[in-house]
Formats: sequence, structure tokens, C-alpha cells
Amino acid sequence: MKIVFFGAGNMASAIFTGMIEKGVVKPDDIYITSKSNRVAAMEFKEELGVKVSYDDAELCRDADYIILASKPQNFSDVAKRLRPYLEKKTKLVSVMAGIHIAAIQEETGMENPVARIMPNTNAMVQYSVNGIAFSDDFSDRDELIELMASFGKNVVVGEEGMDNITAATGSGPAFLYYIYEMYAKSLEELGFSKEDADKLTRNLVIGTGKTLAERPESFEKLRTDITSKAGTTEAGLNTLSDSTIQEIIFATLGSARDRSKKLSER
Ligand SMILES: NC(=O)C1=CN([C@@H]2O[C@H](COP(=O)(O)OP(=O)(O)OC[C@H]3O[C@@H](n4cnc5c(N)ncnc54)[C@H](O)[C@@H]3O)[C@@H](O)[C@H]2O)C=CC1
Ligand SMILES: O=C(O)[C@@H]1CCC=N1
Repeated sequence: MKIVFFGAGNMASAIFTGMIEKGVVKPDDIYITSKSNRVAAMEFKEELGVKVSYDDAELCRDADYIILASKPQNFSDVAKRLRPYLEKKTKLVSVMAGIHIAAIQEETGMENPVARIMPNTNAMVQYSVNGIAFSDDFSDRDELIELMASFGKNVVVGEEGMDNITAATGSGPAFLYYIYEMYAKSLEELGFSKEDADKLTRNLVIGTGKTLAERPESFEKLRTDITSKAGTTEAGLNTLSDSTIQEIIFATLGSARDRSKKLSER
């Protein structure tokens, strides 16, 4: 199998590192190419054993999958690199937010089968959540689904579902990191050192995540298990639920979804 990544940044490296660490592809089945970060690409070659090339003919030759992993704004440049050499058998897999299947087919010029995927950076630790949408002519879907299962849980959606997935779980880790950041800052305000605030918050989050991985109960049940009558948790939750936290989260996801829609207006 030959899998070629156009783009070797945060998302691409999370995916190919996840795939290699899980052992579903051999490092020398993976080719990467980039524009800006050529030094980082060489480091991936040394650390993981992937191939690095800037020869577009070599990259495209006999490729099974080409992963489009540049920023959406750079897609036209990537499409220019692909156009002269893209083979009809090659499936295109786009991680780019907000670029529609039709636009990818139009700019690359060959109407290749296209899948849009929306992973997140937790792919690096094989804990991504991946939205996937296929073009109608995309055959042997299970092969891609299996490759992606190596770095996370998959949800197949219609293309119209991709804007919501992008907001919910593509951008999602950043929203949660921001909340943890604010949590740690609040611990500092309570009087903890920066170092302890970071350590306490990080381990609180890791422990809560592990509990969620192991216990199937609802969020509500897990919360009420901690909440003693007239205790500290209840006092804190009274304040938390008094504020508009759900509205804030809903509005945050709405802004991210709307930006995804906007990016598709090319
Ligand atoms: N970072 C994230 O958490 C997620 C990002 N995405 C999507 O992944 C894509 C990449 O995002 P990041 O990895 O964060 O960006 P990044 O800036 O870390 O990486 C972009 C890569 O594209 C390369 N590139 C730019 N122009 C190119 C060209 N003409 N030919 C070949 N390579 C080129 C750059 O050299 C760089 O390696 C975006 O489209 C984004 O929407 C999707 C899900 C999550
Ligand atoms: O911020 C972005 O546009 C990308 C898409 C999802 C996560 N990062």
C-alpha cells in the first residue's frame, strides 16, 4: 500500500504516527511532502522511517491514497501539484475543514473518489474521533475505515454532517484545553503555585478521562455519585449551573460550525 501525505503538520503527523504506532501500515509505505516545515519532515523520516519526497511525479505514481492535509487556504497550491500526475486509481482523503468533495474533485481535475475525514489531534495517542463522508463512487470503504480505526473511533456521516463534526470533535480538544487552562488559572488564584495548579488540573483531567473510558454510566450519574447532600460539590454545582455554561458551549460550537460552512464558500 502507498499512502502519501500532502502536508506534514499537526494533523498529518498525528495520523501517520498513530497508524505506524498501531502497526497497521509499514513506515516505508508512507510518503510525506510539505511546503513550510521541511526540517520537521526530515525529523519524521529519521524518527519513524517514513519517506520524504518533493518530487510530485514520484509521490503520485501508483499511490493508493493521497491524504490532503494542508490548510484549506493552501489547497489550490496542493491541487496544482497533483493535477499533472494524479492517477485515476488513487483515492483522495481530505482532512481539510470546510472543503467540499465537489470542490476537491473540480480542483484536482480527475473526479477521483474522495473521502472527507475529520479526525482530531488525539490521533497521536490513538484516541481520535473521526467523522468520515464518502463520495458516491468511493469503493472498498472498509479499507479506509479500518485504517482510520487504528487511530480512533469512526462515525460515518453524510457530507452535510461534516460541519457539525468539525466543530464538535475536530476543534473539540481545543475547547476542552481552554477550559482546563481556565481551571488551572483558577487554582492559581486559590493560592496554588503554577506548577501545582498544572499538575492538579492535568491529573484531574487524566483521571476523569480514564474513568469515562472504563465506566459506561451517564455523565449525570457519574456527577451525582460525587455530589453529597449539602456538601461541597453541590455548593459548587449550584454556582456552575446558575451561569450560562450550556449556552456558552452551544454558541462556541455554533461559531465553529459556521466557520466550517464559510470555508466551503470558495
Ligand atoms: N490541527 C487540528 O487539530 C486539525 C486540523 N484539521 C485540518 O487539517 C489540516 C491541516 O491542519 P494542521 O495540521 O493543523 O496545519 P499545519 O499548519 O500544522 O500543517 C499544514 C501542512 O501543510 C503543508 N503545506 C502547505 N502548503 C502545501 C503545499 N502546497 N504542498 C504540500 N504541503 C503543503 C505545510 O507545509 C504543513 O506541513 C487543515 O486543513 C485543518 O482544517 C482537521 C482536524 C483537526
Ligand atoms: O481550526 C481548524 O480550522 C481545524 C479544523 C478542526 C481543528 N482544527
